[in-house]
Amino acid sequence: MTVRIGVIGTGMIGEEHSRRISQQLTGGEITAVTDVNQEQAQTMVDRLSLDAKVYDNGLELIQAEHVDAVMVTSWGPTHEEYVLAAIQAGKYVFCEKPLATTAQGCRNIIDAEIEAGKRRVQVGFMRRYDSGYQLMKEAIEANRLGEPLMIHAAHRNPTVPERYVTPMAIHDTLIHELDTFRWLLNDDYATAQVIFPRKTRHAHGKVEDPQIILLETTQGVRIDVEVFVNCQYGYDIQCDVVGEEGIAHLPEPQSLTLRQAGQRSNEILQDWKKRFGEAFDVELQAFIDGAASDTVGGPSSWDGYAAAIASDACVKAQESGQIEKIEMPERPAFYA
Ligand SMILES: NC(=O)c1ccc[n+]([C@@H]2O[C@H](COP(=O)([O-])OP(=O)(O)OC[C@H]3O[C@@H](n4cnc5c(N)ncnc54)[C@H](O)[C@@H]3O)[C@@H](O)[C@H]2O)c1
Ligand SMILES: O[C@H]1[C@H](O)[C@@H](O)[C@H](O)[C@@H](O)[C@H]1O
Repeated sequence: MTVRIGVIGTGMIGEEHSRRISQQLTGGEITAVTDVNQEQAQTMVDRLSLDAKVYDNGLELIQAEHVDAVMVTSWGPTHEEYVLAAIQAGKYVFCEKPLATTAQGCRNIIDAEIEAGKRRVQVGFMRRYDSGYQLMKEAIEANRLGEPLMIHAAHRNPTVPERYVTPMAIHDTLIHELDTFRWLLNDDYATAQVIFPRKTRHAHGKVEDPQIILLETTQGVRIDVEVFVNCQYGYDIQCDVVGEEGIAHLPEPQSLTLRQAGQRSNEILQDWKKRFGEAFDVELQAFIDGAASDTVGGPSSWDGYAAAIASDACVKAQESGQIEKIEMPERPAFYA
């Protein structure tokens, strides 16, 4: 069965994902698209030569008969409404991160999914599909490091646009780490604190940059993450898990070492498109295959919710300057 997919939001990642579904992956077809900027939606249809109808809005698209599954790639604050509508329509939905920009928004999704009685949602936490992070998880689970004690991490983007404001460093950027580390450690967070070093002159007025986020897990693992979204030099994701008997270092993306003109150099990637290209392929293929066999796996609404609870605490910590407590409710059996 070919899964007929409707895309809501045809910006950068909406187009990237639509391209991979229509040109690279198997079993899926883009049959409907929409964006608040309809001209852009039509441009994407033309550019990718899609046989897809452009809808006036996302809610109409979700109801369409020729849409079996929905992909939400619009701005974060719009996700909740579309995911809820897809659940109500009984359609599988791949939602880019964040599932919702607040924990309450994610809770509404969980409640709706439980009430509907079937898992419908896969959250776009693509790092779980990255081969480097998977190697780290295997090493931790095989106890090759001993018990994990600390994580040192960095999440750097070359620049961000004007609409990127201080809390987005948490719910748009750090959200990846918030999911990845609870998955890597099989643990949840207990506290969060945010520290603002001297501000870079490359940041615009509405974003404090860089930021250092300090987290503690329920098992006492201490985590520091540098979020630096105007670092200028590249898209750079770093992670070291320090255990009692060893350290796992996130592999650098493969790149040619060039010896030339008295220098030895390696390219540093400039965006998420290349850095996580293979992970995006695997996560979306899993979504399509799942929908084709009437199931869904991967990061669930619960994972989206858990990350959002920690994210809310970090945003609070940005404002308070204090160490904020993080309380995770018990995981419902539905998400076991
Ligand atoms: N997994 C990743 O590494 C990754 C990378 C990039 C973006 N994202 C996520 O994907 C989402 C989109 O990001 P982007 O970089 O493509 O942004 P973008 O601004 O390029 O695209 C977003 C699109 O959504 C459209 N839109 C906004 N509100 C809408 C609505 N109510 N209905 C329909 N369309 C609407 C906008 O017009 C725009 O075309 C965000 O949630 C972002 O966090 C994830
Ligand atoms: O939406 C993007 C995307 O999620 C990238 O992976 C992340 O590095 C950026 O900080 C974020 O703004």
